[in-house]
Parts: sequence; C-alpha cells; structure tokens
Amino acid sequence: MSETPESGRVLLVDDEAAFQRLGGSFLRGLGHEVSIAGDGEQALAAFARQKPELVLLDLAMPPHMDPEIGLELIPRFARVPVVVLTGHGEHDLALRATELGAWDFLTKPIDPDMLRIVVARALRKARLDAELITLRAEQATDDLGMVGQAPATIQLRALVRRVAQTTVSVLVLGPTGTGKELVARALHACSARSGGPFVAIHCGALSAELLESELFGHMKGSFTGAYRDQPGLVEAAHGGTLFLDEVGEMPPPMQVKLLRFLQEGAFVPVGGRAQKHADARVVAATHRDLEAMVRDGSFREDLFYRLKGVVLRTPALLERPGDVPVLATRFLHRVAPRAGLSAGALAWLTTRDWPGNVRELKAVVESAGALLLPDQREVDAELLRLASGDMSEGPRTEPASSSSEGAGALDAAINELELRLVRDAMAAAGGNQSEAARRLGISRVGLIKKLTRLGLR
Ligand SMILES: Nc1ncnc2c1ncn2[C@@H]1O[C@H](COP(=O)(O)OP(=O)(O)OP(=O)(O)O)[C@@H](O)[C@H]1O
Repeated sequence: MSETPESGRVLLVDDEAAFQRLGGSFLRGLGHEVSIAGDGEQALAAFARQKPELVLLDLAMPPHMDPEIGLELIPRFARVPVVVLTGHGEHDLALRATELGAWDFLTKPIDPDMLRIVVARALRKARLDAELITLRAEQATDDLGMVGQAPATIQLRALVRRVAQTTVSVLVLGPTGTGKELVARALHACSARSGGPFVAIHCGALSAELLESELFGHMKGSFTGAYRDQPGLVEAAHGGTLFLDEVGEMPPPMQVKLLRFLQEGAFVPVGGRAQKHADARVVAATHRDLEAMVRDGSFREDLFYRLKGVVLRTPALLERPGDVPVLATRFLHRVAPRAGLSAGALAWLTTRDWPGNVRELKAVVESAGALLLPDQREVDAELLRLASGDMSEGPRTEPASSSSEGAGALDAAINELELRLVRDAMAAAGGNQSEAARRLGISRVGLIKKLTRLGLR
C-alpha cells in the first residue's frame, strides 16, 4: 500500500546522537518539521513548545537508560500518537508501551521505508482525531443546547435557526418540561440580539399587581414599600429578548398592557404618568391550550394573534422516544463524566411515560449520577428507580450495587436530594404549589404530602 507523504510536526526523543542526526535529517527531507530531545525533561519542554502531531520515542532514557522512564512519558503526550522505538527482542516492552497508549512501534535499527510509512500513518491518525474533536465540538454547539436526534427535534432546531433571524414574535407551545424556555434561549442566542440580555419571567407565579410592577417597573411611592423608582424587566431586556413563560396565566388586566407594549413598544410604570419605550423581542410560551382559552374568553384574542407570529411546538418526550437515551447520556455525563448507563437502565428509561418530560428525565438521571458510589461506573435500572423514588416496581433485573451499610447512606442521600428538588421547585414557582408540582411532574396532592413529610409545611 502506498502512503502519501504528508508533512507534519514530529518530535523525536532519542539520546543517541547518531540517530538524532540521521533520523532528524531523513524526516526533514520528507518535509516534516522536526524537534529533537535527548531526555525526558527536554522531551516534555519540546512537547509544550512545538505542539507536535506525532512523537517518536526511544524508551531507554538517560540518566540510567531505564525503559521505565520512557514508559512513564507516554501518557504525558496526551492526545498525540506516540511511536515507540525499541531494540530487537524487546517485544514485552513494546506490548507494555502499547497498553499505555502508544500507537505503534518500530524496531531498531530502523528501516527508513518503515519509518516513512509509520510516520505518515500516525500523522493521518492525528489529523483524523483532531477533525473528530472539531466535529464533535461543532455538533455540541450546533445543537443549540437542544439535545436530541429525533426527527421532531431536528426539525425544531432548523425552525429555531430560521425564525431567529427574523423579528416576528414567537409563541412556544408544548407540555411542561419539554424545553420551551430552552427554545426561547436558543432563539435569542441565534439572533442578531444575542449580544443583548435574555430576560425571563414566569407570568403565573405572581399576582397581577406584582407582575405589572415586575414587568413595567414602578415609581417611588406608588405602593407601600416602593421606596425608589424601580425599572422593570421590559427595560432590562432592552436590545435583547423578553421571555414570558406561562403567558396563559397572565391576568386579564395585564393582557391589555402587554398588548400595548407589543404593538407600540410603549408602557407606563406602576404609579407613573409618562409613557416609556423599550425594544425587546418577545417570546412567549405556555403549556395551556391558548386557543381554548380564547374561545372561553379567559385569554384576549387580539393578544393571542399578536403573540403567535410564529408558533413553535415542543413535543412531549413520549412522542420522541428516540431522544431519551441521548438526553439521558448527556445529563449523566454532566454530573458523572466517566459513568455510563447499563442496558437495563436504558430499557427502564425508554419504557416510562415521563409526564414531567425532559425536566423529569433530567432530574432522575442527575440524581442517579449523584448517587453513584465512588467506585461505581455504571448507572443501572435499580439506581434509577431509587433516584426516581419509584420503588413500586417488580423484582430487580440487575444485581444490587450497594452493601446494606451503603444503602443507609443512600437513603439519606435520596432524602437530601428530594428535599433539594422540592425546595428548588417551590422557589422557582414563587411558592405556588400547583406550579411547583407541575415543575416536578407530580400531582399537587403528591407535592403536599412530600412537603409535609419533609417538614416544609
Ligand atoms: N432538548 C433538550 N436538550 C437538553 N436539555 C433539555 C432539552 N429539553 C429540555 N431540557 C432541559 O429540561 C429542563 C426543562 O426545560 P425547560 O425549562 O426549557 O422546559 P419548559 O417547557 O419551559 O418547562 P415549563 O413548561 O415547566 O416552563 C431544563 O433543565 C432544560 O435544560
């Protein structure tokens, strides 16, 4: 097989002056940029300086020509192929070097043709590796933070990219926890406003009065406790994007004021007289059936049409089961980068309904990842069941992973985790129990039971 000569940066680590000279000039003759090091210290310094794409390493290093010193160097040349140079009959050494991550080895005296071929092959591998890393990084940023490869998810990402370039208002519709806020953030990030602020407000968590003051600000003395003029979120979002989460919960008097802002970019702070202006792109979202609300008169029709310049739908997880393993793996890696999901765990994850959708999946997988014991590298179905608080299912499909002593620690960890999740949900929902229950993907009665048991009521 012929190898196309590609030039690259090569670090040659060898203490033999003759080989440094001959090998070096042979490689330079092939067009490579060659650095030479005579011992381990020089090698590491040259590695940092030259950033080679390939290291040729003679294992016998001064001062004692001990091959162990050479072996120790291999892992230090991270992410770069290492070709080890060994003497005749050093088969075991070559094997150990390969185990430590060496890419190939050559036996001395070195045949120039072999050297040329091995170097060309190793450089090609180095470039493919680098390309793969770049592609992965691009893919990671390319998914706009919206992980998933189901057709519906791919289509949603494409729509987000297109709509982001326009100025139309966007209404994001979908069940709870399906990524509506994520879509709003992605719209902002892909838009010409990405350098400006992204400001989110939950319209259902506040009373009409508080919501108005939060959105449009208030003047000093306009109500008890208004000690100074306070600008609202609409102004904070000037030049950026204002995300109105659960717009369906917006009280009717506020709906009129929002409509005015959408039509004219104008608003009046609470207690103020002068009209103010702000330029914020509005993205609204709701899990409720706004059309039905328009029909029954609880949501203004003119506001509905104003908001729904473009409608983006985030489907329930049940409608895109192919996304479950991809999402679960991504969430697990965020809390336990070296852990994986067992086959049983994947089966358990993909057969559940996920009423709380991605938010619920995320919470369960992250909790399971946090519950891994220090020497555990795999999340199995049982750990997921523990993390989800669902102990009602049948017999174990996989062996238990902890001792009974560990199980006590596990219970405490689970309780703590549950406490944290419930507290966070209550805080995010501004103390509104229905909203907190929805965020957790459980019923309100279930939440009240939990609050009582956890001593939070
Ligand atoms: N495609 C996805 N990739 C990665 N994370 C996701 C995805 N979809 C949702 N999430 C995560 O799930 C959680 C819930 O998402 P988000 O808050 O955007 O949902 P939502 O539909 O706005 O929820 P709600 O209706 O309760 O306001 C967040 O932590 C979000 O990062």
